[in-house]
Amino acid sequence: MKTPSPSDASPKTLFEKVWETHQIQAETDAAPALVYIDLHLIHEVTSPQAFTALEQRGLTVRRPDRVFGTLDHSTPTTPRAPGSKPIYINAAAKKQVETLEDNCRRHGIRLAGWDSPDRGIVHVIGPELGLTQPGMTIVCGDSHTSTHGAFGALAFGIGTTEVGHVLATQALLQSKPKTMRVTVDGRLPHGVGGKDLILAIIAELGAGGASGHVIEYAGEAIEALSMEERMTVCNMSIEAGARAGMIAPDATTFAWLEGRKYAPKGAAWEAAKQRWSQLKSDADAQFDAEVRLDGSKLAPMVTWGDSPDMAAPIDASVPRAPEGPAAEALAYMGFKAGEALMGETIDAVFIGSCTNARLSDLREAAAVIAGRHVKPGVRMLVVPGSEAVKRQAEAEGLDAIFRTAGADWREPGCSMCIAMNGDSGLAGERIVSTSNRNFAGRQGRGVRTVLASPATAAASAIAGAIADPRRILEASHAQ
Ligand SMILES: CC(C)[C@H](C(=O)O)[C@@H](O)C(=O)O
Ligand code: SF4
Repeated sequence: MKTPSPSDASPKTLFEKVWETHQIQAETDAAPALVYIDLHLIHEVTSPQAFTALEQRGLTVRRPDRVFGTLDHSTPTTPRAPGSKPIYINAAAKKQVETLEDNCRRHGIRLAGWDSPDRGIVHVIGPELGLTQPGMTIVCGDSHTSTHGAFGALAFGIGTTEVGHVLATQALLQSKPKTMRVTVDGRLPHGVGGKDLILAIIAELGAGGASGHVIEYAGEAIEALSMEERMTVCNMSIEAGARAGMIAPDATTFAWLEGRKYAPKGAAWEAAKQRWSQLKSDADAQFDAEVRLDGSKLAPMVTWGDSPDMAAPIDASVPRAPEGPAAEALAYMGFKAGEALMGETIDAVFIGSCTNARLSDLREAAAVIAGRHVKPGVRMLVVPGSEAVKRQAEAEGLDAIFRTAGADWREPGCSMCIAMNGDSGLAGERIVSTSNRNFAGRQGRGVRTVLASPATAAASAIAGAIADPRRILEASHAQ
């Protein structure tokens, strides 16, 4: 990777720095820019047709060493005996997985397959394995690729046709996005975390508010976030319409990455850190849009509708006089206009997904639920984001905490986030979910999804209704 030349003195944003070092050819009136891609992540849903297209044209994978695959969306999460075959929900799911296994074998691509200790949700394992690094361009046929921007990478989702282009050329035609800075001042109050913050940001921007832009998150509250929370924030950038989300790498980033499987080692690590330290927006850099929020005023957030921007503080009410989409959303969710969110009954809780299924998320939920019980009649599913998260969680006894509380502890995968693998709710059920999308039918036909943080989801499981985790956290603290 080239470093920007020091003679080019005009102030630049973090995004511009990464873009410029990867641009092979600038945008013209006739064509978008051509951008080099450092890392291409693939999963079973959006890659099969891309490989087929490649083979039909007699092409090979240009840089198999820059591609990495995993199995996540269509994989069952029910525990299986070591060495036994997974039981898929249907023939289509089985075929997707087997096709990816076959394509990776034939093209010499690394795959975190069924027997790999590295398998997991694509956006969980990329960072975890140190494949995701600051300053990289990263793509995946998946909208939540924005997650990797938490490390100061330019990471975005692409379509299946583009997956084929990147496999064939390791480059991508892309029009240059605009830039937006979201500055969050102050410190988040106790009991308010990264998930609450991003739900508040999306509610502020609107579902299409950042369309065509790459968001850079900055400010005191962002700097104070853990790496996992930064990933949660960047993960949901797409839900505000953004092309990507980015956070400048710092000591938190470096400490998190050091020693990971594919991270540079020894002298190469020191050199990388030097290089990565330049990856921040210059003081006078201009953004196309600027948004500012006070983080110290935030509360735990939950969604009340069928779009992630329909979110409100947990102690608020749903809209009093809804019209249009808000009225339709309330009807879908089974909420009456003006009702308080807290106390609304629920049927199930899902802790999982690339938004909130990392170790810290499971710890957060476990801290709330430890010594308590899931309300009788409520189902709770806890699905770790990766094999590594599962191992670590089990090593510290989190699985036992969840099981004792009455929750179901599962194998890693996307699971009920998208319900492609058979983990789904029933029509009319209301589910508090730590995932990122509450679209109608996302977790099963007619299912009503309430997005929330792991702490809020756990508190709600205990209450059998939407509940404020701060009350439990305070009570535990006082004991
Ligand atoms: C299946 C996949 C293409 C999809 C995405 O692009 O994001 C999924 O991961 C999702 O979260 O909706
Ligand atoms: S966990 Fe959900 S959001 Fe993330 S990649 Fe899987 S389906 Fe998409």
